[in-house]
Amino acid sequence: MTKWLCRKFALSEQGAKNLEKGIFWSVFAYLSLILPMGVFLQFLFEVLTPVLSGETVTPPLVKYLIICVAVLVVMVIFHWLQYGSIYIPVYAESATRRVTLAEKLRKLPLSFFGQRDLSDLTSTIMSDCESLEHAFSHIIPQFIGTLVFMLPISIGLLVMNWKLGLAVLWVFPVALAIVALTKKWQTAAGKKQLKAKIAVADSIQEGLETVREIKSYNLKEEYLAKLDEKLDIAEKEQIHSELVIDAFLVAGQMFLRLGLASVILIGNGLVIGGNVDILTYFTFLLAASKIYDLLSLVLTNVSEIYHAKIQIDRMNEIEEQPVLEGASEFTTNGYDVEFDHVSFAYNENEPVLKDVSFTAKQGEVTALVGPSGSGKSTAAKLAARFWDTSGGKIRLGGTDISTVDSEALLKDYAIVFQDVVLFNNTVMENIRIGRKDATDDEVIAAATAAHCEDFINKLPNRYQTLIGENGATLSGGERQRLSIARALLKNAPVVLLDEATASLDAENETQIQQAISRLIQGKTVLIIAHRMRTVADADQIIVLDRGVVTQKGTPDELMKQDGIYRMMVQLQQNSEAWSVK
Ligand SMILES: Nc1ncnc2c1ncn2[C@@H]1O[C@H](COP(=O)(O)OP(=O)(O)OP(=O)(O)O)[C@@H](O)[C@H]1O
Repeated sequence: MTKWLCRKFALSEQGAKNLEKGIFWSVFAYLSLILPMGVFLQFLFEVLTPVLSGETVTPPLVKYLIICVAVLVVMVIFHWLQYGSIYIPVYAESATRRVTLAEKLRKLPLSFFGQRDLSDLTSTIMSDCESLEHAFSHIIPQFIGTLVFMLPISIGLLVMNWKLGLAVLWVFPVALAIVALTKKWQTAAGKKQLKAKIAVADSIQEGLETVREIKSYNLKEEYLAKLDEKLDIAEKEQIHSELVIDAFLVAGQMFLRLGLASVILIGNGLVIGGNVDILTYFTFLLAASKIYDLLSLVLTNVSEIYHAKIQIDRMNEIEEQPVLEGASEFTTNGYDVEFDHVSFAYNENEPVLKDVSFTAKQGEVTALVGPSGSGKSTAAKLAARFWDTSGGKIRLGGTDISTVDSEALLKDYAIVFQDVVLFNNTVMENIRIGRKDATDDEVIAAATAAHCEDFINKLPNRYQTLIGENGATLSGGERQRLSIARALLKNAPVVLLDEATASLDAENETQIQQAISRLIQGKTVLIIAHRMRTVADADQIIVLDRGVVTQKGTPDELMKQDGIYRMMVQLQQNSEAWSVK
């Protein structure tokens, strides 16, 4: 049962056990609802029966007062136990679910993020989890609790009088079938509505991220028109989904009310025929009105469970994604990075790297050079196991990196990519990401070596200044220097540099080059640089063209060959001589 609940509702083991407990106490909480009805009926029988047969009785009020208080206490206890076993654990489970999803996302290969957009994933972690809080606290335990509660009630009614019992109960299976058998339409409408809602969130996020481009290219009207269109679709889908769900739900609930008519019809006949006494008839009328309220709730719950299932499926989809498995402990023989007949494609049948072989040796600088889109960044990212290769192997110190847990592997890598990512935290903490246990002095030493001091000193609180989301308050060059400081602090044996000096002015570039020279001593360095003079001192140059290695050798050797490298060097020399008049 626990395992089934885990699978069915994307719950942790503890969450499933809590749900079982919640269902258990819900059943008792619902069963306790019968007590007032029972006391009332008992009172009627005890007092009315003798009155109807002409006797005079004094109602035992004290006895019933005590019973009523006892019933109230029992009901409060069961509802309190139900509350404690459902609501508090549900919020704890929701927190666990969010952390589990985030953990899972952390372990997924980057290819997954290419297929799902950010707002879709944010919506799964935030709104889907929130909706499930409601489903697990207000819907599922009550649904199962009510069904279990209905069992003794139904048996009791059938035993009391099977004809009247059937008159009360026959409508429920039919009403349930109306709601249950229309699952396909309800789910389809719910999915469409969710998709339209995510498209709106996506569009708003895109608008916020590209606000500069929208303003500078005067795209406001166009952007707003598209957003308007998506909002219209979302509104339409919302109305459609509510109409579909409510149409079936209301049909089921209306059908349920037919039961009351059948009790009256059959009850009247039985009372007139003298087959049932008036009190029994009255009991059934009372039971029917109470039961139909609960059953009506069951029908609503069924629809809500269908809706929750859409969100659960979205979570399960993430949970079931294969992660990049690997050993968290591994040994290497040195830190050479070897590409052995590597091929790779982001999308099937669109190869980006084809049969790439080279070795970036420890203590040497290996430069990846080639035209835009030739696969340089892809090769660098594969070296850090951001993705797994489609063919061939990449080895670090002789160990196949596809057998190593990517987080464990990355401990040996310091990476400076073009797109620097900074966090909305202080300068100090942004650099300390390089090595979490680094002291303040070590952070400052790394920042000094990366030539960050001059701009940090100008910030209002120096190292304690908050730098805004993704370093919004810093220039491109400053952001890049911070990321170099991080890499210096990490002091890892393998260094990946992707256009590390792209946003620096000439003076800064020289200083950074000196810092980088210190950083890379004795390390395996894989550098991607578009500017040929950045790699003129490299030990080895690998030239990539459309995913294929076309040249390999020292800069001097390649300059002697009539190939892409020499052509790129010459083109850049010409462009450096070019100036705007
Ligand atoms: N995440 C991705 N999903 C799908 N295709 C991608 C992805 N990243 C890159 N590509 C494609 O792979 C090819 C190689 O890209 P890559 O960024 O590795 O080239 P590059 O040589 O580093 O280019 P540049 O010098 O312009 O940065 C390009 O055609 C690019 O469009």
